[in-house]
Amino acid sequence: MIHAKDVVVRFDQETVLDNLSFKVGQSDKVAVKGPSGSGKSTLLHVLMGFVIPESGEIIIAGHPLSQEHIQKIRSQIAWLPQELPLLLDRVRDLLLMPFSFARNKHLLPSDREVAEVFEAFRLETTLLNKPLQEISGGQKQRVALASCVLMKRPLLLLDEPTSALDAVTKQCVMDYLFNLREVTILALSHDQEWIARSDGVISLGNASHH
Ligand SMILES: Nc1ncnc2c1ncn2[C@@H]1O[C@H](COP(=O)(O)OP(=O)(O)OP(=O)(O)O)[C@@H](O)[C@H]1O
Repeated sequence: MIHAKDVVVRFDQETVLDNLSFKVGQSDKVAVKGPSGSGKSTLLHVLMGFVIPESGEIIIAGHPLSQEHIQKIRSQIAWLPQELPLLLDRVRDLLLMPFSFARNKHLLPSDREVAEVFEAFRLETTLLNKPLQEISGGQKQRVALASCVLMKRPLLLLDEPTSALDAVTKQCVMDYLFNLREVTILALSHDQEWIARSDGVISLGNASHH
């Protein structure tokens, strides 16, 4: 699903990804770990096409990562960013945000699909009408994750999907995500249980500074 070879990313003089190579197979659940500042979020930004590496090759879902193919690649991905949007009114607006874009309108989930994912993530559907400011960080994280899942894309790129969750809730979310048979997941995580359950781990070390 993802092939990365000798990827180098530098910001000014700082080498953030230093000849990074890895493979993520179809349906694999792979964790990316590493200390703060080791380039984990940068790696996701590269895969989304937001940051262009200085050198190296990346193939995602059979397409070389390049300007020419980026839309095709993005159409295969659901992305959970680290910073969730703040300026939305209701919880429902966060959940349905990806479907507000014209090209995703046809993917709008049914009430039943929403209810199923909410139940799996231990969220009440009554939450949908609440102002977004009034729910907890853990609830917001699960709503954003539910949104990703409901896009039914083959590749999920998740930035710290369980960082705000308590042990019980985390277990439910993990059970659901790790059982998505057809879905490939690349998740940044510091969580030992998430890492232990993953099929593979990409370790980012401290980048060398030049
Ligand atoms: N757009 C940018 N311009 C300049 N430097 C950047 C940019 N994005 C990231 N960096 C730098 O790259 C390094 C890696 O950042 P990144 O956010 O990828 O780390 P991380 O491993 O995700 O960290 P954390 O676990 O704290 O989120 C940091 O030193 C950061 O300051």
